[in-house]
Amino acid sequence: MATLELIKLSKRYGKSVWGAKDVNLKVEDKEFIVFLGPSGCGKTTTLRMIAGLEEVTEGKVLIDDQDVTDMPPRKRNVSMVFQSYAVWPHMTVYENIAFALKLKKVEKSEIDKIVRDVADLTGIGEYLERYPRQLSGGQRQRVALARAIAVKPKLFLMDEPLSNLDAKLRVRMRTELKAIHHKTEATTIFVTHDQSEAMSMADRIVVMKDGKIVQIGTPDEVYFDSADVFVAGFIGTPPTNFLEVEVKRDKGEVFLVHPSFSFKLNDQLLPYLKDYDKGRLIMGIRPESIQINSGNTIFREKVLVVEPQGSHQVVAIELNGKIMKIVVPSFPKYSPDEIIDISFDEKRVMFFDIETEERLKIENK
Ligand SMILES: Nc1ncnc2c1ncn2[C@@H]1O[C@H](COP(=O)(O)OP(=O)(O)OP(=O)(O)O)[C@@H](O)[C@H]1O
Repeated sequence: MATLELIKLSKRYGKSVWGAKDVNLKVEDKEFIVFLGPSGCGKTTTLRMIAGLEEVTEGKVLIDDQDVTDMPPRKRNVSMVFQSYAVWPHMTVYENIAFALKLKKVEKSEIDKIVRDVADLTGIGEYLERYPRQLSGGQRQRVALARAIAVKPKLFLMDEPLSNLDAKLRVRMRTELKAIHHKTEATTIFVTHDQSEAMSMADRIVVMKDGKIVQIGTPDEVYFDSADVFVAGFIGTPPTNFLEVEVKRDKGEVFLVHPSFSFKLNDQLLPYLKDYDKGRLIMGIRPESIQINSGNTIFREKVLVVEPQGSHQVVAIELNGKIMKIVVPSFPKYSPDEIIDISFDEKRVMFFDIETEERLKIENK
């Protein structure tokens, strides 16, 4: 069990490409942390610096308060699981799991116990005598996982470990991985570009963009309290709807004016704009925070298309040339060309600075 601390951790490739820049993070013992972001944002680079597989340009890595920045990987007591399972093809499942323990000169009977315990934990107990080629992708990934667990590392580092699995298995493995984490309680850093994977697994999500951390928070915090337009747009499917609006003030009242509607801010929302002195802002509204025919009309619009999803339906409208998506329960059904009344759940409307795209906050909230 371990804590991890990254202090201004940076990696420069060549003269000017920063793979990661000033990454600051404190991970508590037993936490399941997910690094999330689009391709090239620096997730793998950061993970590899933690593992010791990538030289650090600036900054520090601390495991259990010990500075390991210049320590070779094998001395750090971390285990890494990769997207490509990286199990040894010429060894049976048993031998794969036992290998690192043999190197550590663990006693044979103890090795046997550990191998069987972790194989059971990861659901591959019945395949111990098989070779990797005789296993499915999901089973092979479990072998890689079992091998990583067997050495009881201080830290688990996982780089997109589910990406090579088919969609259904990936979703099942998420649950299994969480269950395994619950039992082993090993501090884990898990890298993914899949926001729903991050949301469903993480204690806290570290959202990255262009080598930097944009937000650190629980799944609820990054979803409901997104730090900026990037996070609000990256997390959630369908994504947040963004509308550029004009800010009009009149005798203490504030209106957000869009070509299709004018939205008067209530007392709850007014404080967000107290110190905002620009003429325009970006409104963000999540698809499920928009209501249809609630009796509180902000504007009326024609339904463009409806996408039934079984558990809910996605209703799309066109607003000033942009598609706005609305998620509502499956019933009542809506159909194309139907005129609907639209309103917003005002508690859930987000405002972003038109220039910095950062979320407007209420001071001392
Ligand atoms: N060996 C390298 N030499 C030069 N630039 C590199 C090298 N490795 C990574 N980079 C650059 O560093 C940045 C971060 O890369 P990194 O692999 O950490 O991103 P990532 O978020 O893990 O992306 P992905 O999800 O595609 O794996 C990218 O701009 C990438 O092109």
